[in-house]
Amino acid sequence: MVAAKLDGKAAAAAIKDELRERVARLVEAGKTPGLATVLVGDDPGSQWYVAGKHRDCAEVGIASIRVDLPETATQEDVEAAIDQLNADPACTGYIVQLPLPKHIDQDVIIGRIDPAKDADGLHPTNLGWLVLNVNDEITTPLPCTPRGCLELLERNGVELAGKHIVVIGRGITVGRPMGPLATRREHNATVTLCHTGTPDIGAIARQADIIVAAAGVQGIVKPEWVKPGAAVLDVGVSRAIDPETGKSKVVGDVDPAVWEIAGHISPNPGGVGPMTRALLLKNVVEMAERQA
Ligand SMILES: Nc1nc2c(c(=O)[nH]1)N[C@@H](CN(C=O)c1ccc(C(=O)N[C@@H](CCC(=O)O)C(=O)O)cc1)CN2
Repeated sequence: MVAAKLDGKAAAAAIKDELRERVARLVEAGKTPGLATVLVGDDPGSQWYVAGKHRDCAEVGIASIRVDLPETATQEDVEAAIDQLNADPACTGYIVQLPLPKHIDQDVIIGRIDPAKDADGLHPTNLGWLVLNVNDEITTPLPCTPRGCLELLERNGVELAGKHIVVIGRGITVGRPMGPLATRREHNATVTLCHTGTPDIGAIARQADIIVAAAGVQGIVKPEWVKPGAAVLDVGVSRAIDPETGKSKVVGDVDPAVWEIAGHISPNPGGVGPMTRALLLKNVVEMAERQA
């Protein structure tokens, strides 16, 4: 058996098509959504991701604002940029690209974002509503990557209700928020979160109907960790030298041999990454609709 591909590019393109119409309605009503990005430093990966977010905005008609600060920016400089965006009516939502340089206190910065403009859904108030608001319709932005993972599965007919999801990795953008999101009644999954302190992750992963691999360790998910027919989302990103070209390339957490065992796999690149970007746009549109 070879796993069916969970094509993130195709699903993201469908989401963007849906959003284009909603953005047009907002623009017509004089409520043009505007996404700002705050990038501190010159990490090439972060620069690439931020550039992608601005391209995505242009594709669906969302205005975008770029705030780039040098690696030497101080905590006060970053806080001043945040205060400016909180006060700017042209900015209906924004993100601070992570990771921030080590000398910047990330928690303080995320906590300073106006929760109504928190396009990543990572502000403590929004994460708090996600935990508290188990039954009701969500009216706050949701973390983009976990939301993208669930939407990728649902759009490909992979049922979540009653399923056991094993998440590998406890980072704030993926692993931590996946539990509160996937266990909401609308999804009704059961979530186990594994991390570097978990003994024998393979024994736990083998029980999963769905594995979300977000460790950032190349090939950590081996075929013997996967129950035949399980769905596997390859979220973690590392870079490795391609032996054929000698160039650096993106590699995921899932060993290629897992394709012979799993029922569905999201490739990496081309799986969850494009969904993260599409769900960011969805958050921006939903926030602008609420603000309107
Ligand atoms: N403020 C945030 N910072 C970071 C987040 C986030 O959600 N919010 N997530 C990651 C980076 N990220 C978005 O910011 C991101 C990562 C990867 C992709 C993507 O589409 N990747 C491509 C492959 C890219 C390549 O070839 O280099 C893919 O998977 O096909 C989009 C967004 C950390 N920081």
